[in-house]
Amino acid sequence: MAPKKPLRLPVLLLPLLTLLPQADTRSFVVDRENDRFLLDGAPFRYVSGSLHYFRVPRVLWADRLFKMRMSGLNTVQFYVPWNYHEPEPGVYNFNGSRDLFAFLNEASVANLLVILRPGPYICAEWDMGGLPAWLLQKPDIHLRTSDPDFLAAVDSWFKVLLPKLYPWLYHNGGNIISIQVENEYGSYRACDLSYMRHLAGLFRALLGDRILLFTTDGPEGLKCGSLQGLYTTVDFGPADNMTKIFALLRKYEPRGPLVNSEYYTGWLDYWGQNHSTRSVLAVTTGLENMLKLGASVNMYMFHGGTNFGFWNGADEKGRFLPITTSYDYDAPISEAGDPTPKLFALRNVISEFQEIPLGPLPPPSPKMMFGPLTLHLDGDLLAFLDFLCPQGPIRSILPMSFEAVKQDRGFVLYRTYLTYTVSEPTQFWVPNNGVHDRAYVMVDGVFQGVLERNMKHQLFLMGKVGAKVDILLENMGRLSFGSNSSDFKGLLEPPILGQTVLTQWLMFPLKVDKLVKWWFPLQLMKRSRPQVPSGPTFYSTTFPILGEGGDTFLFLPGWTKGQVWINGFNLGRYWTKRGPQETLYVPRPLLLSGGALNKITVLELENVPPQPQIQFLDRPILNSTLHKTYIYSLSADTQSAFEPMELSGH
Ligand SMILES: CCCCNC(=S)N1C[C@H](O)[C@@H](O)[C@@H](O)[C@H]1CO
Repeated sequence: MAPKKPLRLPVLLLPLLTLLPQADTRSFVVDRENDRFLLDGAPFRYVSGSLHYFRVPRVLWADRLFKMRMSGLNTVQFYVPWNYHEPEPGVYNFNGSRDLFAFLNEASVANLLVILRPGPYICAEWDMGGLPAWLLQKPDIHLRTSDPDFLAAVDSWFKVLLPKLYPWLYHNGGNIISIQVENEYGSYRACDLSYMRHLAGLFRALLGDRILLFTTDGPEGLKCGSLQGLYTTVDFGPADNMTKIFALLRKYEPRGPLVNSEYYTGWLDYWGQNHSTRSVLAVTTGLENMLKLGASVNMYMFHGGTNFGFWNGADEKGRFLPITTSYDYDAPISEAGDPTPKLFALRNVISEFQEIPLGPLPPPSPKMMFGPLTLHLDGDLLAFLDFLCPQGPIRSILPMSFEAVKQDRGFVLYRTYLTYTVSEPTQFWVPNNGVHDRAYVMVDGVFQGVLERNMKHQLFLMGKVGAKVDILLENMGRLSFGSNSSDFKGLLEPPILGQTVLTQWLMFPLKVDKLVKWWFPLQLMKRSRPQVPSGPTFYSTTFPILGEGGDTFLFLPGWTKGQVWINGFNLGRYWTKRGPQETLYVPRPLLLSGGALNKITVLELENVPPQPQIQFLDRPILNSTLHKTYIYSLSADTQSAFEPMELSGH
């Protein structure tokens, strides 16, 4: 329920207020004398879990929050991704799955307090760490610093968001007990004190002086991430040395409760790397040791959810590593919302320290499996260009980035024409690793192969004068952590064919979601059937759900890589060929029942199996053993990469 309006009594009765149990003294403060929090004056320790509303369909928020409460948590922690709510400068969206206030209300209904982390940067393996891509329309902007252009955008965003949060603050009758400023700023190279001071001043000005503001950093980031006036907290996982890290924290907060704001219950996954897990024993032992110390703890993640659409972020560890669609995180509540053995083990630990709600956890939700379904070919992507880019292309001598053509995520088609005949297979490459992030190359509509950031830098092409060279550029998600420069997307350099720099480009920003949502249901006539069904091609089919049905996991055996929509909802990326995730979580509420036909659309970017079939399984595949080790080496001169040496078939 929204915060209660202040009690209004006839003036003669106002003295009665003094008899009430201090109705207006709702408070959440740090008690430095006794190294603890006080909630309404009583000692309080939070046992919290992270759940990101932007990774869970709104219809499932109540279910997930209830399970967190029944696990013994008294608080939920979540970020607010700026780019999820301000899609264009000055345009705000707090509706539907973006209704952050409905989520706050659901947390209140579940009897959970809230720790809110509005950034402006949030990391979180989310696209660009939550910062809007349109910031990069000023190419020389210095993100996360006191750069006036960056601060102007931050100020205008927070002047919209923070006043909306004010009524939700705990002392105003809401459930937000504390708010984090920035996110692990000490891990960022800029270390700009005036930036942090600006944020702290802005938060104080817009939220008042009673709300507890805090910072979170890894142990190595405390120096630059902490700030006078903001309560300092730390984050670390089960394998880290708690005693040493808390001793370091005490150098910044000699008194007050110890707080771990991100105790890692699992870890994130990257495409092409093995699935991450953290053992139940290690996670529960670490939690028990912290609770014994009287620390307040937030478990990151308690429920991870899914990176639907194109929202995943990426890391750079020697090379560009996009985060997978699943954000299961090996968390206590699985991606499908099911309690796991880790949850029950953690619940037992919590019950040693504080009362937990009586009653059972709900059982795992019903799962369904069916198929295989055969998809029919709708046509190759190029055949739908007029619908995908109704406003037509942008023309430029050199290729322009996604940001320059104002396309935030997904795809841009780059087109040019050969001005001379290339009669022999000739090296085609993009200097300076300039494909950000994957390029699907076609000549006169015929798929030639893929170029990939850090991984594959050259193809060999030929074609007659006037031949059309199409490059579908895929943005695989912007760097969300540790990036020392802005992660621009697209063809960042003009490609070179043999000795010729290719110029005169057409850029088509593609609105794929719109096409799938609005045009395909119109059953557009079948477009040109590609000579060989390879390269970016749309497939689809319809299917009814018999009976009640349940959650399910889409499996695309033998497909390579692409995007899936169900009933117009962008389910996310699949990359069966690379793994470790081989299924996509399909929440039951996305599916129509009662005999209505569900529509599934697949955009396969590379190659389909001989039989374009899909299956719905009753369990996920998130840890497929990677059969391939891609071995690439760049030769200094031509940046050519050897072909992938596939160590074994997959
Ligand atoms: C490999 C580098 C990952 C960087 N992220 C780290 S350390 N983390 C801290 C960060 O604050 C949080 O948002 C999450 O991103 C979390 C990992 O899940």
